[in-house]
Amino acid sequence: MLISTASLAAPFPPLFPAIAAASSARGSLTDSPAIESRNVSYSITNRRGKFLPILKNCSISVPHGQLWMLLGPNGCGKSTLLKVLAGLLNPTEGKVHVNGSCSFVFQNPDHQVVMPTVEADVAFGLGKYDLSQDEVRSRVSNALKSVGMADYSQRPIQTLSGGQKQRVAIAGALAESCKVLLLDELTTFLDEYDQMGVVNAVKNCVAGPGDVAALWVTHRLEELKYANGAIYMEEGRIMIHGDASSVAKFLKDKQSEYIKHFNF
Ligand SMILES: Nc1ncnc2c1ncn2[C@@H]1O[C@H](COP(=O)(O)OP(=O)(O)OP(=O)(O)O)[C@@H](O)[C@H]1O
Repeated sequence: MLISTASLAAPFPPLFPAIAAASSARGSLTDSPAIESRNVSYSITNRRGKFLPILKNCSISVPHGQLWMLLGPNGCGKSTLLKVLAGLLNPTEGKVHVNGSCSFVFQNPDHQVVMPTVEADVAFGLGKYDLSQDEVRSRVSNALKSVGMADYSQRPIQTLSGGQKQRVAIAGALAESCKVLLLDELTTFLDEYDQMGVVNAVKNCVAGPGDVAALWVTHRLEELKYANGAIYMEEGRIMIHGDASSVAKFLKDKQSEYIKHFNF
């Protein structure tokens, strides 16, 4: 099952003009980015009454039709930022704009596939729309094709691997014509084969006609090579935001414990 949200606010003037220009040059649906946050901060007050800033002045922009990675050490605020973008948490300060319907896919695939078969699970979210049987069948079939699972439609969900369940969850979002995928550490517990299945499924979605944008939280730095762009965070702040090769260079030059730990 997926959490889907609609657009959260009106679009802003371009935050990163070069990225906006590149996006519109490849024929995106609109000139405004798919995902944008402006000076977003998020704080909580813990049970002892202590004020804890978690996100500090975060500004990001992800164009339509692109896959971006969100990187950073444990506890730097990646999942919190994703939840703010999904509308699951309200920012304490700043603004968020998500252009089109948005789906959040969680790390644990067992938390989001709920129906007995693949086909039934992908169709599950369509129940809230007034669609004909043919339209449901066609959407489910196209979504399963996009994630490379067309041959699995009748398979019982419990016979799938973790990566295949992730792909079914992504197909559910696509069937609902989702424009933005927010993906939280999908491949952490997957073996290399399953990891590549999920990477290819997401790449296929962003390259497809729907102009879907994906923002993917990962600790697997080798996944950067599949991304158009990346955002690296530390202690609640955005340290760098740009094309994937510039961010990869920044991380290599930085030689931080984070990079050494992940053997990048
Ligand atoms: N409800 C909460 N109460 C207290 N602290 C919180 C709460 N939510 C998040 N935090 C803290 O905020 C910080 C950021 O958490 P978040 O889960 O966003 O980090 P992350 O970068 O996704 O970490 P990881 O890579 O380990 O998943 C952490 O120190 C976390 O303990």
